Amino acid sequence: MTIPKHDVREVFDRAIEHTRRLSPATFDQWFGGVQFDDLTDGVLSLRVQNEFVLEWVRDNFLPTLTEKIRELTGWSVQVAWTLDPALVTPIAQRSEVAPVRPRPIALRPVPTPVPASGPPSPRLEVVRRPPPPDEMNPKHTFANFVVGPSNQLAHAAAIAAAGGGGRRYNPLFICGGTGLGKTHLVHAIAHRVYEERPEARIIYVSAERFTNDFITAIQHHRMDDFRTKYRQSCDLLLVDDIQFLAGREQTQEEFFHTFNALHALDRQIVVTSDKYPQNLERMEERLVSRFSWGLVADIQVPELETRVAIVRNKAAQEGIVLSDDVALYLGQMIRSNVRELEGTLIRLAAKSSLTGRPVDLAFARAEITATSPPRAQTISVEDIQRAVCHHFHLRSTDLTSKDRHKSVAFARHVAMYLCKQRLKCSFPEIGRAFGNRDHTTVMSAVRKIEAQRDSDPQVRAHLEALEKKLAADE
Ligand SMILES: Nc1ncnc2c1ncn2[C@@H]1O[C@H](COP(=O)(O)OP(=O)(O)OP(=O)(O)O)[C@@H](O)[C@H]1O
Repeated sequence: MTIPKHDVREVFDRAIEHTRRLSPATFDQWFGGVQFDDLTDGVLSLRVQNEFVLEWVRDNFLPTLTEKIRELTGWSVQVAWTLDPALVTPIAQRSEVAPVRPRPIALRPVPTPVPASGPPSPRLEVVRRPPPPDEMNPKHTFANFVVGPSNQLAHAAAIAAAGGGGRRYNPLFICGGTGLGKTHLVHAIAHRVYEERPEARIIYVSAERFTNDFITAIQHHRMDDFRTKYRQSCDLLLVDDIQFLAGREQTQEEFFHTFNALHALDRQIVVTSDKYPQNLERMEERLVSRFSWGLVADIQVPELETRVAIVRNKAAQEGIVLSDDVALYLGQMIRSNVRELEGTLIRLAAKSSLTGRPVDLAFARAEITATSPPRAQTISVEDIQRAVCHHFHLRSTDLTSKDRHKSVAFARHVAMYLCKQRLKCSFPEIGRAFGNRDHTTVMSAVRKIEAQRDSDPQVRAHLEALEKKLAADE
Protein backbone atom coordinates (compact mmCIF):
# COMPACT_ATOMS: atom_id res chain seq x y z
CA MET A 1 0.00 0.00 0.00
CA THR A 2 1.43 3.41 -0.95
CA ILE A 3 0.58 6.34 1.25
CA PRO A 4 0.84 9.95 0.09
CA LYS A 5 3.60 11.83 1.89
CA HIS A 6 1.23 14.23 3.63
CA ASP A 7 -0.76 11.34 5.12
CA VAL A 8 2.28 9.63 6.57
CA ARG A 9 2.54 12.01 9.48
CA GLU A 10 -1.11 11.45 10.27
CA VAL A 11 -0.60 7.68 10.37
CA PHE A 12 2.30 8.17 12.72
CA ASP A 13 0.37 10.60 14.90
CA ARG A 14 -2.53 8.19 15.21
CA ALA A 15 -0.21 5.33 16.12
CA ILE A 16 1.50 7.57 18.66
CA GLU A 17 -1.79 8.59 20.24
CA HIS A 18 -2.77 4.95 20.50
CA THR A 19 0.55 4.03 22.14
CA ARG A 20 0.48 6.98 24.48
CA ARG A 21 -2.91 5.98 25.83
CA LEU A 22 -1.31 2.94 27.47
CA SER A 23 0.52 5.11 29.96
CA PRO A 24 0.57 8.85 29.27
CA ALA A 25 2.99 9.87 32.01
CA THR A 26 5.59 7.25 31.14
CA PHE A 27 5.14 7.80 27.46
CA ASP A 28 5.80 11.54 27.77
CA GLN A 29 8.82 10.92 29.89
CA TRP A 30 10.46 8.61 27.38
CA PHE A 31 9.16 9.89 24.06
CA GLY A 32 10.32 13.34 25.13
CA GLY A 33 13.65 12.24 23.67
CA VAL A 34 12.40 10.85 20.33
CA GLN A 35 11.73 12.54 17.01
CA PHE A 36 9.78 11.20 14.05
CA ASP A 37 11.80 11.64 10.84
CA ASP A 38 9.98 9.62 8.22
CA LEU A 39 7.75 6.67 7.38
CA THR A 40 8.21 5.31 3.88
CA ASP A 41 7.40 1.88 2.50
CA GLY A 42 7.35 0.25 5.88
CA VAL A 43 10.51 1.91 7.22
CA LEU A 44 9.90 4.10 10.22
CA SER A 45 12.80 6.50 10.85
CA LEU A 46 13.15 7.72 14.41
CA ARG A 47 15.77 9.99 15.91
CA VAL A 48 16.76 9.67 19.56
CA GLN A 49 18.98 11.60 21.90
CA ASN A 50 20.85 8.60 23.28
CA GLU A 51 21.00 4.83 23.46
CA PHE A 52 19.33 4.73 26.81
CA VAL A 53 16.15 6.27 25.38
CA LEU A 54 16.44 4.09 22.28
CA GLU A 55 16.53 0.88 24.30
CA TRP A 56 13.67 1.87 26.54
CA VAL A 57 11.42 2.97 23.68
CA ARG A 58 12.34 -0.07 21.58
CA ASP A 59 11.65 -2.51 24.40
CA ASN A 60 8.55 -0.93 25.84
CA PHE A 61 6.65 1.03 23.21
CA LEU A 62 7.74 -0.16 19.80
CA PRO A 63 5.65 -3.35 19.59
CA THR A 64 2.43 -1.38 20.19
CA LEU A 65 3.48 1.45 17.89
CA THR A 66 4.49 -0.72 14.95
CA GLU A 67 1.46 -2.95 15.36
CA LYS A 68 -0.80 0.09 15.11
CA ILE A 69 1.04 1.31 12.01
CA ARG A 70 0.63 -2.15 10.49
CA GLU A 71 -3.08 -2.02 11.24
CA LEU A 72 -3.40 1.41 9.57
CA THR A 73 -1.18 0.75 6.54
CA GLY A 74 -0.76 -2.97 6.11
CA TRP A 75 3.03 -2.59 6.33
CA SER A 76 5.12 -4.76 8.56
CA VAL A 77 7.25 -2.01 9.94
CA GLN A 78 11.04 -1.89 10.28
CA VAL A 79 12.59 0.84 12.40
CA ALA A 80 15.67 2.83 11.40
CA TRP A 81 17.22 4.65 14.36
CA THR A 82 19.43 7.72 14.27
CA LEU A 83 21.39 8.71 17.36
CA ASP A 84 21.45 12.47 17.66
CA PRO A 85 22.59 13.93 20.98
CA ALA A 86 21.75 17.44 19.75
CA LEU A 87 18.10 16.58 19.19
CA VAL A 88 15.98 19.57 20.12
CA THR A 89 12.48 19.01 18.78
CA PRO A 90 11.29 15.66 20.02
CA ILE A 91 7.74 14.60 19.29
CA ALA A 92 6.65 14.92 22.88
CA GLN A 93 6.68 18.65 22.27
CA ARG A 94 3.70 18.35 19.98
CA SER A 95 0.93 20.27 21.59
CA GLU A 96 -1.23 17.32 22.67
CA VAL A 97 1.55 15.56 24.49
CA ALA A 98 3.52 18.58 25.66
CA PRO A 99 4.29 18.71 29.36
CA VAL A 100 2.14 21.14 31.28
CA ARG A 101 3.91 24.46 31.68
CA PRO A 102 2.80 27.39 33.76
CA ARG A 103 0.88 29.54 31.34
CA PRO A 104 2.29 32.93 30.47
CA ILE A 105 -1.19 34.43 30.64
CA ALA A 106 -3.10 34.57 33.86
CA LEU A 107 -6.61 35.64 34.69
CA ARG A 108 -6.98 37.63 37.82
CA PRO A 109 -10.00 39.46 39.13
CA VAL A 110 -9.84 43.24 39.00
CA PRO A 111 -12.57 45.53 40.30
CA THR A 112 -14.77 47.20 37.71
CA PRO A 113 -15.48 50.91 38.08
CA VAL A 114 -18.18 51.31 40.69
CA PRO A 115 -21.56 51.39 38.94
CA ALA A 116 -24.24 53.80 40.02
CA SER A 117 -25.99 51.09 42.02
CA GLY A 118 -24.66 48.09 43.94
CA PRO A 119 -21.16 47.03 44.95
CA PRO A 120 -18.40 46.45 42.42
CA SER A 121 -18.45 43.01 40.82
CA PRO A 122 -15.20 41.42 39.73
CA ARG A 123 -14.56 40.88 36.07
CA LEU A 124 -11.69 39.03 34.54
CA GLU A 125 -8.90 40.82 32.83
CA VAL A 126 -6.08 39.23 30.89
CA VAL A 127 -2.78 40.09 32.51
CA ARG A 128 0.28 39.39 30.40
CA ARG A 129 3.31 38.25 32.29
CA PRO A 130 6.77 37.55 31.10
CA PRO A 131 7.08 33.79 30.76
CA PRO A 132 8.77 31.97 33.64
CA PRO A 133 12.40 30.97 33.20
CA ASP A 134 12.31 28.24 30.57
CA GLU A 135 14.34 25.62 32.38
CA MET A 136 11.89 25.20 35.23
CA ASN A 137 9.93 22.03 35.80
CA PRO A 138 6.23 22.88 36.29
CA LYS A 139 5.81 19.96 38.67
CA HIS A 140 8.43 21.25 41.07
CA THR A 141 6.10 23.22 43.30
CA PHE A 142 5.78 23.52 47.07
CA ALA A 143 2.51 21.60 46.84
CA ASN A 144 4.34 18.62 45.35
CA PHE A 145 7.18 18.68 47.86
CA VAL A 146 6.91 16.20 50.71
CA VAL A 147 8.24 17.64 53.95
CA GLY A 148 9.95 15.52 56.61
CA PRO A 149 12.68 15.96 59.21
CA SER A 150 15.38 15.58 56.54
CA ASN A 151 14.31 18.64 54.56
CA GLN A 152 12.14 20.66 56.94
CA LEU A 153 14.58 23.51 57.44
CA ALA A 154 15.35 23.91 53.75
CA HIS A 155 11.64 23.82 52.94
CA ALA A 156 10.71 26.47 55.53
CA ALA A 157 13.59 28.68 54.45
CA ALA A 158 12.56 28.31 50.79
CA ILE A 159 9.01 29.41 51.61
CA ALA A 160 10.38 32.43 53.45
CA ALA A 161 12.69 33.24 50.52
CA ALA A 162 9.61 33.23 48.28
CA GLY A 163 8.07 35.85 50.57
CA GLY A 164 5.75 33.46 52.34
CA GLY A 165 6.44 34.57 55.90
CA GLY A 166 8.99 33.52 58.48
CA ARG A 167 12.40 35.05 58.73
CA ARG A 168 13.95 35.62 55.33
CA TYR A 169 17.62 34.80 54.95
CA ASN A 170 19.83 36.28 52.28
CA PRO A 171 21.45 34.39 50.76
CA LEU A 172 19.73 31.07 51.27
CA PHE A 173 22.26 28.31 50.61
CA ILE A 174 20.64 24.90 50.11
CA CYS A 175 23.02 21.95 50.10
CA GLY A 176 22.74 18.18 50.01
CA GLY A 177 23.49 15.03 48.06
CA THR A 178 22.30 14.28 44.60
CA GLY A 179 18.60 13.78 43.88
CA LEU A 180 17.38 15.01 47.26
CA GLY A 181 15.21 17.92 46.13
CA LYS A 182 17.44 21.01 45.96
CA THR A 183 16.43 21.93 42.44
CA HIS A 184 12.82 21.11 43.25
CA LEU A 185 12.83 23.67 46.08
CA VAL A 186 14.49 26.33 43.96
CA HIS A 187 11.92 25.87 41.19
CA ALA A 188 9.17 25.99 43.82
CA ILE A 189 10.45 29.38 45.01
CA ALA A 190 10.40 30.68 41.45
CA HIS A 191 6.88 29.34 40.79
CA ARG A 192 5.56 30.87 44.01
CA VAL A 193 7.09 34.27 43.32
CA TYR A 194 5.94 34.09 39.73
CA GLU A 195 2.37 33.40 40.83
CA GLU A 196 2.24 35.98 43.59
CA ARG A 197 4.36 38.80 42.24
CA PRO A 198 4.04 38.63 38.49
CA GLU A 199 6.09 41.78 38.09
CA ALA A 200 9.12 40.30 39.89
CA ARG A 201 12.12 39.70 37.67
CA ILE A 202 13.28 36.18 38.37
CA ILE A 203 16.52 34.74 37.07
CA TYR A 204 16.98 31.01 37.45
CA VAL A 205 20.26 29.68 36.12
CA SER A 206 22.54 26.77 36.67
CA ALA A 207 26.06 27.88 37.57
CA GLU A 208 27.08 26.36 34.26
CA ARG A 209 24.65 28.56 32.38
CA PHE A 210 25.86 31.62 34.31
CA THR A 211 29.40 30.73 33.25
CA ASN A 212 28.41 30.33 29.62
CA ASP A 213 26.46 33.59 29.61
CA PHE A 214 29.47 35.32 31.06
CA ILE A 215 31.86 33.89 28.47
CA THR A 216 29.50 34.80 25.63
CA ALA A 217 29.19 38.34 27.00
CA ILE A 218 32.96 38.73 27.05
CA GLN A 219 33.32 37.31 23.54
CA HIS A 220 30.72 39.64 22.09
CA HIS A 221 31.71 42.70 24.12
CA ARG A 222 28.36 42.74 25.86
CA MET A 223 29.42 42.90 29.47
CA ASP A 224 27.21 45.95 30.06
CA ASP A 225 24.14 43.95 29.05
CA PHE A 226 25.27 41.03 31.16
CA ARG A 227 25.73 43.20 34.23
CA THR A 228 22.46 45.04 33.74
CA LYS A 229 20.68 41.71 33.51
CA TYR A 230 22.23 40.07 36.58
CA ARG A 231 22.91 43.04 38.83
CA GLN A 232 20.11 45.49 38.10
CA SER A 233 17.21 43.79 36.33
CA CYS A 234 16.89 41.00 38.80
CA ASP A 235 14.71 40.79 41.91
CA LEU A 236 15.36 37.14 42.64
CA LEU A 237 18.47 35.24 41.62
CA LEU A 238 18.41 31.44 41.85
CA VAL A 239 21.65 29.67 41.04
CA ASP A 240 21.72 25.90 40.89
CA ASP A 241 24.80 23.71 41.42
CA ILE A 242 27.24 26.44 42.43
CA GLN A 243 29.98 23.79 42.80
CA PHE A 244 30.32 24.06 39.03
CA LEU A 245 32.23 27.32 39.55
CA ALA A 246 35.13 25.35 41.12
CA GLY A 247 38.41 26.62 39.74
CA ARG A 248 36.73 29.11 37.38
CA GLU A 249 38.39 32.16 38.82
CA GLN A 250 37.13 34.82 36.46
CA THR A 251 33.53 33.60 36.69
CA GLN A 252 33.81 33.49 40.47
CA GLU A 253 35.01 37.08 40.44
CA GLU A 254 32.04 38.11 38.31
CA PHE A 255 29.65 36.17 40.49
CA PHE A 256 31.16 37.80 43.57
CA HIS A 257 30.33 41.27 42.24
CA THR A 258 26.88 40.13 41.10
CA PHE A 259 26.27 38.80 44.59
CA ASN A 260 27.41 42.02 46.25
CA ALA A 261 25.29 44.23 43.99
CA LEU A 262 22.12 42.21 44.58
CA HIS A 263 22.74 41.79 48.27
CA ALA A 264 23.23 45.54 48.69
CA LEU A 265 19.82 46.06 47.09
CA ASP A 266 18.32 43.39 49.38
CA ARG A 267 17.38 41.24 46.42
CA GLN A 268 16.93 37.61 47.39
CA ILE A 269 19.68 35.21 46.33
CA VAL A 270 19.28 31.43 46.56
CA VAL A 271 22.13 29.07 45.79
CA THR A 272 22.24 25.28 45.72
CA SER A 273 25.26 23.08 46.08
CA ASP A 274 26.19 19.46 46.60
CA LYS A 275 28.49 20.50 49.48
CA TYR A 276 28.54 22.82 52.45
CA PRO A 277 30.14 26.19 51.61
CA GLN A 278 33.31 25.41 53.57
CA ASN A 279 33.74 22.14 51.66
CA LEU A 280 33.50 23.70 48.21
CA GLU A 281 36.72 23.05 46.39
CA ARG A 282 38.70 25.68 44.54
CA MET A 283 36.26 28.40 45.50
CA GLU A 284 37.45 31.85 46.55
CA GLU A 285 37.37 32.34 50.30
CA ARG A 286 35.43 35.60 50.06
CA LEU A 287 32.65 33.81 48.13
CA VAL A 288 32.59 30.91 50.56
CA SER A 289 32.20 33.32 53.45
CA ARG A 290 29.38 35.19 51.70
CA PHE A 291 27.50 31.93 51.14
CA SER A 292 27.31 31.58 54.90
CA TRP A 293 26.05 35.12 55.53
CA GLY A 294 22.41 34.11 55.48
CA LEU A 295 21.28 30.57 56.15
CA VAL A 296 22.92 27.32 55.13
CA ALA A 297 20.12 24.73 55.04
CA ASP A 298 21.05 21.17 54.27
CA ILE A 299 18.85 18.40 52.95
CA GLN A 300 19.61 14.94 54.27
CA VAL A 301 18.62 11.56 52.89
CA PRO A 302 14.91 11.25 53.76
CA GLU A 303 13.76 8.88 56.47
CA LEU A 304 11.63 5.87 55.61
CA GLU A 305 8.32 7.63 56.34
CA THR A 306 9.23 10.54 54.08
CA ARG A 307 10.37 8.21 51.32
CA VAL A 308 7.10 6.32 51.44
CA ALA A 309 5.14 9.60 51.40
CA ILE A 310 7.15 10.75 48.37
CA VAL A 311 6.33 7.51 46.53
CA ARG A 312 2.64 7.90 47.32
CA ASN A 313 2.66 11.53 46.29
CA LYS A 314 4.39 10.77 43.00
CA ALA A 315 2.01 7.89 42.28
CA ALA A 316 -0.98 10.17 42.86
CA GLN A 317 0.51 12.82 40.56
CA GLU A 318 1.06 10.30 37.79
CA GLY A 319 -2.27 8.53 38.25
CA ILE A 320 -0.56 5.28 39.29
CA VAL A 321 -2.59 3.03 41.58
CA LEU A 322 -0.29 1.84 44.33
CA SER A 323 -1.03 -0.25 47.40
CA ASP A 324 0.46 0.65 50.78
CA ASP A 325 2.67 -2.44 50.90
CA VAL A 326 4.28 -1.62 47.54
CA ALA A 327 4.88 2.01 48.58
CA LEU A 328 6.49 0.76 51.80
CA TYR A 329 8.59 -1.80 49.93
CA LEU A 330 9.94 0.81 47.50
CA GLY A 331 10.72 3.16 50.38
CA GLN A 332 12.60 0.37 52.14
CA MET A 333 14.56 -0.74 49.12
CA ILE A 334 15.60 2.62 47.62
CA ARG A 335 17.10 4.73 50.32
CA SER A 336 19.56 7.29 49.23
CA ASN A 337 18.16 9.13 46.25
CA VAL A 338 14.64 10.41 45.60
CA ARG A 339 15.26 10.62 41.88
CA GLU A 340 15.98 6.90 41.81
CA LEU A 341 12.91 6.22 43.90
CA GLU A 342 10.71 8.09 41.45
CA GLY A 343 12.40 6.47 38.46
CA THR A 344 11.71 3.00 39.84
CA LEU A 345 8.06 3.82 40.41
CA ILE A 346 7.65 5.12 36.85
CA ARG A 347 9.41 2.05 35.47
CA LEU A 348 7.16 -0.27 37.45
CA ALA A 349 4.06 1.56 36.24
CA ALA A 350 5.28 1.42 32.65
CA LYS A 351 6.00 -2.31 32.80
CA SER A 352 2.71 -2.93 34.49
CA SER A 353 0.70 -1.14 31.84
CA LEU A 354 2.61 -2.83 29.05
CA THR A 355 2.35 -6.32 30.45
CA GLY A 356 -1.09 -5.97 32.01
CA ARG A 357 0.22 -7.08 35.43
CA PRO A 358 -0.90 -5.09 38.46
CA VAL A 359 1.78 -3.30 40.49
CA ASP A 360 1.61 -5.64 43.46
CA LEU A 361 4.31 -6.66 45.89
CA ALA A 362 5.42 -9.74 43.94
CA PHE A 363 5.76 -7.69 40.77
CA ALA A 364 7.71 -4.92 42.54
CA ARG A 365 10.03 -7.47 44.16
CA ALA A 366 10.73 -9.26 40.90
CA GLU A 367 11.41 -6.01 39.09
CA ILE A 368 13.74 -4.61 41.73
CA THR A 369 15.66 -7.86 42.05
CA ALA A 370 16.04 -8.10 38.29
CA THR A 371 17.28 -4.55 37.82
CA SER A 372 19.45 -3.93 40.86
CA PRO A 373 23.11 -4.83 40.52
CA PRO A 374 24.23 -7.80 42.60
CA ARG A 375 24.77 -6.57 46.14
CA ALA A 376 28.38 -5.90 46.88
CA GLN A 377 29.52 -8.44 49.39
CA THR A 378 30.77 -6.54 52.36
CA ILE A 379 33.14 -7.76 54.98
CA SER A 380 32.30 -7.70 58.67
CA VAL A 381 34.21 -7.05 61.89
CA GLU A 382 34.43 -10.83 62.36
CA ASP A 383 35.99 -11.22 58.89
CA ILE A 384 38.66 -8.69 59.84
CA GLN A 385 39.33 -10.40 63.16
CA ARG A 386 39.59 -13.78 61.43
CA ALA A 387 41.99 -12.45 58.78
CA VAL A 388 44.19 -10.75 61.40
CA CYS A 389 44.35 -13.88 63.59
CA HIS A 390 45.27 -15.97 60.58
CA HIS A 391 47.93 -13.49 59.47
CA PHE A 392 49.61 -13.26 62.90
CA HIS A 393 49.04 -16.94 63.80
CA LEU A 394 46.85 -16.18 66.80
CA ARG A 395 43.85 -17.97 68.30
CA SER A 396 40.43 -16.58 67.48
CA THR A 397 39.86 -15.53 71.11
CA ASP A 398 43.16 -13.64 71.48
CA LEU A 399 41.88 -10.35 70.05
CA THR A 400 38.97 -10.10 72.46
CA SER A 401 40.95 -11.38 75.46
CA LYS A 402 42.70 -9.35 78.15
CA ASP A 403 46.08 -10.57 76.90
CA ARG A 404 48.47 -7.59 76.81
CA HIS A 405 51.40 -9.47 75.34
CA LYS A 406 53.12 -7.21 72.83
CA SER A 407 52.45 -9.32 69.73
CA VAL A 408 48.78 -9.85 70.64
CA ALA A 409 48.29 -6.17 71.45
CA PHE A 410 49.85 -5.16 68.12
CA ALA A 411 47.58 -7.54 66.17
CA ARG A 412 44.57 -6.20 68.09
CA HIS A 413 45.52 -2.62 67.23
CA VAL A 414 45.87 -3.55 63.57
CA ALA A 415 42.44 -5.18 63.58
CA MET A 416 40.89 -2.12 65.23
CA TYR A 417 42.56 0.14 62.68
CA LEU A 418 41.17 -1.96 59.80
CA CYS A 419 37.65 -1.84 61.28
CA LYS A 420 37.89 1.94 61.38
CA GLN A 421 39.42 2.31 57.93
CA ARG A 422 37.38 -0.19 55.98
CA LEU A 423 34.08 -0.41 57.80
CA LYS A 424 33.94 3.13 59.19
CA CYS A 425 32.78 1.71 62.52
CA SER A 426 32.55 4.14 65.41
CA PHE A 427 35.14 3.87 68.22
CA PRO A 428 32.57 2.60 70.78
CA GLU A 429 31.35 0.00 68.25
CA ILE A 430 34.88 -1.27 67.75
CA GLY A 431 35.44 -1.29 71.50
CA ARG A 432 32.41 -3.53 72.00
CA ALA A 433 33.58 -5.96 69.33
CA PHE A 434 37.00 -6.31 70.97
CA GLY A 435 36.05 -7.54 74.43
CA ASN A 436 34.19 -4.42 75.56
CA ARG A 437 37.15 -2.08 75.54
CA ASP A 438 36.77 1.61 76.17
CA HIS A 439 36.45 3.85 73.09
CA THR A 440 39.49 5.92 74.13
CA THR A 441 41.60 2.73 74.07
CA VAL A 442 40.40 2.07 70.54
CA MET A 443 41.10 5.65 69.52
CA SER A 444 44.69 5.53 70.71
CA ALA A 445 45.20 2.11 69.08
CA VAL A 446 43.98 3.43 65.72
CA ARG A 447 46.13 6.57 65.99
CA LYS A 448 49.18 4.44 66.88
CA ILE A 449 48.79 2.26 63.78
CA GLU A 450 48.17 5.31 61.60
CA ALA A 451 51.45 6.81 62.78
CA GLN A 452 53.37 3.52 62.35
CA ARG A 453 51.83 3.02 58.91
CA ASP A 454 53.50 6.24 57.79
CA SER A 455 56.84 5.64 59.48
CA ASP A 456 57.46 1.90 59.69
CA PRO A 457 57.79 -0.15 56.47
CA GLN A 458 57.23 -3.40 58.34
CA VAL A 459 53.89 -2.24 59.67
CA ARG A 460 53.00 -1.01 56.21
CA ALA A 461 53.80 -4.44 54.79
CA HIS A 462 51.50 -6.15 57.33
CA LEU A 463 48.70 -3.74 56.49
CA GLU A 464 49.13 -4.19 52.75
CA ALA A 465 49.04 -7.96 53.04
CA LEU A 466 45.89 -7.81 55.14
CA GLU A 467 44.21 -5.27 52.83
CA LYS A 468 44.92 -7.58 49.91
CA LYS A 469 43.46 -10.56 51.69
CA LEU A 470 40.30 -8.67 52.69
CA ALA A 471 39.83 -7.28 49.19
CA ALA A 472 40.00 -10.82 47.83
CA ASP A 473 37.35 -11.94 50.33
CA GLU A 474 34.98 -9.14 49.42
N1 LIG B 1 10.77 15.92 49.37
C1 LIG B 1 10.43 15.66 48.11
N2 LIG B 1 9.13 15.58 47.74
C2 LIG B 1 8.79 15.30 46.48
N3 LIG B 1 9.66 15.09 45.48
C3 LIG B 1 10.96 15.14 45.79
C4 LIG B 1 11.42 15.43 47.10
N4 LIG B 1 12.77 15.42 47.10
C5 LIG B 1 13.13 15.15 45.85
N5 LIG B 1 12.05 14.99 45.05
C6 LIG B 1 12.06 14.68 43.60
O1 LIG B 1 13.25 13.95 43.33
C7 LIG B 1 13.75 14.31 42.06
C8 LIG B 1 15.18 14.80 42.21
O2 LIG B 1 15.17 16.06 42.90
P1 LIG B 1 16.06 17.30 42.48
O3 LIG B 1 16.29 17.30 41.00
O4 LIG B 1 15.48 18.52 43.06
O5 LIG B 1 17.40 16.88 43.20
P2 LIG B 1 18.73 17.71 43.44
O6 LIG B 1 18.96 17.69 44.89
O7 LIG B 1 18.68 19.04 42.76
O8 LIG B 1 19.79 16.76 42.73
P3 LIG B 1 21.11 17.11 41.88
O9 LIG B 1 22.13 17.59 42.87
O10 LIG B 1 21.48 15.77 41.31
O11 LIG B 1 20.75 18.12 40.86
C9 LIG B 1 12.84 15.37 41.49
O12 LIG B 1 11.92 14.77 40.60
C10 LIG B 1 12.09 15.90 42.72
O13 LIG B 1 10.80 16.33 42.39
